[in-house]
Amino acid sequence: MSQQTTGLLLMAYGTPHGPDSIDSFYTHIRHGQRPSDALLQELRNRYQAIGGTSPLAHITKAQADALATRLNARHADQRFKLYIGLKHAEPFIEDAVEAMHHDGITQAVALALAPYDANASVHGYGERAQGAAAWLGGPAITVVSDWCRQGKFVRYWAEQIRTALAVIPEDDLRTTVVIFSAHSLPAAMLGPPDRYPRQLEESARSIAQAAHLKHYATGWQSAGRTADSWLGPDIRELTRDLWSRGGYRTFVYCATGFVADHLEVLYDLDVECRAVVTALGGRYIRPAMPNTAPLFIDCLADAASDALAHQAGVPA
Ligand SMILES: CC1=C(CCC(=O)O)c2cc3nc(cc4[nH]c(cc5[nH]c(cc1n2)c(C)c5CCC(=O)O)c(CCC(=O)O)c4C)C(CCC(=O)O)=C3C
Ligand SMILES: [Fe+2]
Repeated sequence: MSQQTTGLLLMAYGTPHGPDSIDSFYTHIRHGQRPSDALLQELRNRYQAIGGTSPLAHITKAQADALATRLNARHADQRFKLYIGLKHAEPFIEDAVEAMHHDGITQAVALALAPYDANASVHGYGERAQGAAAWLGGPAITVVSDWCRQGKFVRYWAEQIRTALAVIPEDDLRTTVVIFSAHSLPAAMLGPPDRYPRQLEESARSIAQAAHLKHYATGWQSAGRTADSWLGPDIRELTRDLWSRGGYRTFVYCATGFVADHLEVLYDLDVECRAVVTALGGRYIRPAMPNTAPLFIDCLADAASDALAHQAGVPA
């Protein structure tokens, strides 16, 4: 069988490559406008608190390599060639598309390393890739969407939750609650047809069902330092509420809106949210993020394979 080369474009938010690129990263997030010195310092402090540099760049690369290996093992008739394209850091999404074009790739599959795709954020990654490809005259890009509904994504989190609950004393389970969270967005960024809030709700419900969970809630985290009104409830507020009004004492945080250990998990959850729980006198538990867990990489491979099969007109 002759082998066809397919571009595998993995897209992600991006991260500073080291302490020296924190300023340019934040400036890019702010559409080229340099944030105030106070905001920059505050962000540097947060990266400092998780070790100076985020582990995200390495994890993204490891996830991408693992996925390429998995897809190449699965599809004997195709060779997947990996490209990484980022929203706010180099290599940008457009750089990756240009590299594919330059390498003579004519067809590609693109996947964002984020499970929920708000119109104004993750959905735009695929549009940027397709826009760049249209401008260059190729490759044809199939964008994978809605992979949060994949069975293995639900199974990954259900297994994490079961493992976490297994170490909680029987008597404490009644007062244990699982909190599913994703990145908050400015309310103004969400048009009425945006499926982002519903994706978090639906995915939390599927995971809760698979894990036979009785007590769970959903909330938003990591709202930006801007004057906008952000999607709530914020998980810290939610935690206080679940403590005082719900009587909960053990809090299990599943950041299902992300796929890796990074600032929003290692700082916003493990430092900020843990401080709230500790001040209340409760127990903080945070199951492992997917990173390169084989079940998760398999989930992405399923999603990419389904999208390609669908594209080729073969029933998935
Ligand atoms: C929806 C969404 C995701 C999830 C989807 C996806 O993953 O694609 C995500 C992920 C991430 N966001 C990240 C980092 C940051 N995001 C910021 C700011 C913002 N994010 C936003 C949205 C999102 N962000 C928004 C609407 C802003 C406000 C913009 C403004 O200020 O006008 C800021 C500025 C300071 C602050 O506001 O905290 C930083 C440093 C990192 C890298 C972490 C690391 O390096 O370890 C990751 C994975
Ligand atoms: Fe962000």
